[in-house]
Amino acid sequence: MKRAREVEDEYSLLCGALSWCRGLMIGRGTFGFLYIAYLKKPKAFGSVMAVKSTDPLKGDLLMWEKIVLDSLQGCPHVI
Ligand SMILES: Nc1ncnc2c1ncn2[C@@H]1O[C@H](COP(=O)(O)OP(=O)(O)OP(=O)(O)O)[C@@H](O)[C@H]1O
Repeated sequence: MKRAREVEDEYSLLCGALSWCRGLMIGRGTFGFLYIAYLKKPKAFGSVMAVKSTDPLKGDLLMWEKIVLDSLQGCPHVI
């Protein structure tokens, strides 16, 4: 049996400066699905992260969540 990181596609942004492989789904919320992901570039950060994806037709919901979370940045009651 293949491990999750061997079967997933590679994604990249910023002309390849940032790239990662998406692994198994680890959660589901109102705005999308959470996947474990393995950072390939840059190497400076930790290599495991969580990536949230959504249906392209519902992308505005994910953008809205980002706007709300950005506005809460620095709030002592949010971790
Ligand atoms: N950084 C993370 N690491 C590991 N698991 C995560 C991470 N972020 C989210 N999850 C998992 O994915 C689930 C969905 O996360 P998400 O942030 O989309 O929704 P939520 O805030 O839990 O719920 P809702 O958006 O419906 O209020 C979480 O309940 C959790 O189990």
